[in-house]
Amino acid sequence: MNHDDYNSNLYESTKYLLDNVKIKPKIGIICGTGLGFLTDEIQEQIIFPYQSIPHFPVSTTKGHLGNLIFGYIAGVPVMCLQGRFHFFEGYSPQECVLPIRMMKLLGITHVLISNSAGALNPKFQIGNIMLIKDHINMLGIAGFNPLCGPNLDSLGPRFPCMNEAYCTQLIKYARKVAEEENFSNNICEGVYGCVSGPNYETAAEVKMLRMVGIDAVGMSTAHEVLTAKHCNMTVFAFSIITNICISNYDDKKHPDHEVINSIAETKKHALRKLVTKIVQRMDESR
Ligand SMILES: O=P(O)(O)O[C@H]1O[C@H](CO)[C@@H](O)[C@H]1O
Ligand SMILES: Nc1nc2[nH]cnc2c(=O)[nH]1
Repeated sequence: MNHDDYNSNLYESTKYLLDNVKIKPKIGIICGTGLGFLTDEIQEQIIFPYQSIPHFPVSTTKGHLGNLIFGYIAGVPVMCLQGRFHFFEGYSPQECVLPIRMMKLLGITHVLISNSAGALNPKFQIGNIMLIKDHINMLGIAGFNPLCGPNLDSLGPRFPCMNEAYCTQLIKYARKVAEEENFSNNICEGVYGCVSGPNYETAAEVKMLRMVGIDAVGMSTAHEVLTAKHCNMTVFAFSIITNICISNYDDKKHPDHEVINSIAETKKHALRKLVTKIVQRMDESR
């Protein structure tokens, strides 16, 4: 898609929402694989199936329900993507991040991004919640970066900084919440690695990703964070650890999307609590 078409689609999709919903969201949320239940926290829901929004992509991945939901979490107006778009689905990085740019145009200042990821760090266990402190964007390094192409000057600078991409204060606050709510045993912190997928990693790739400093790997999030930071939004992100990546040739286990899709549900209580508290905190800090 050329730059002008992309831009006019972005503004038309946003206008459609502005014309059809009265809530003015302040916080944007993205639900990763198996995390659609986070929308249970949203009161007074107004639901737009993705196919009802002009120019909006559709979710094709199991565990991504494909609804854009407006409403309130603990009284704070939010916009939530119940499912995201991935590069492996055939979308360009720019298409994957269209909703982030719409969030900015709708007045959103903070985003909360979630995903399911495989553990590379040997200390991590299935069901852990990894607070993301940084990322290594393998897709971006390979040239698939949503900020490539003519810069959208009205949204942000040509050369944005990424040295504090993930808000350290919100990470600290998430640890406090976990302490207070008795799930700090499930919390870890680390670097997320984004690959294109859709295949899971070979044993040699697992070793390489671990060696470069990635703690958990998935196929999303980094391009969303780059785009959110490009337009000066504050980011908090976490991974639910759904599987242990396999680097031993004798290990006959294998990652399975059905299983991956079911893991977040087992930490539903903690995750819903975390999201509610972070949304409240984001609202207070605006
Ligand atoms: O990153 P999310 O959307 O949570 O999904 C993760 O889970 C899927 C693989 O099972 C991939 O899409 C990977 O990126
Ligand atoms: N690339 C990748 N994505 C995932 N998403 C959930 N688990 C995994 C994994 O092991 N590898």
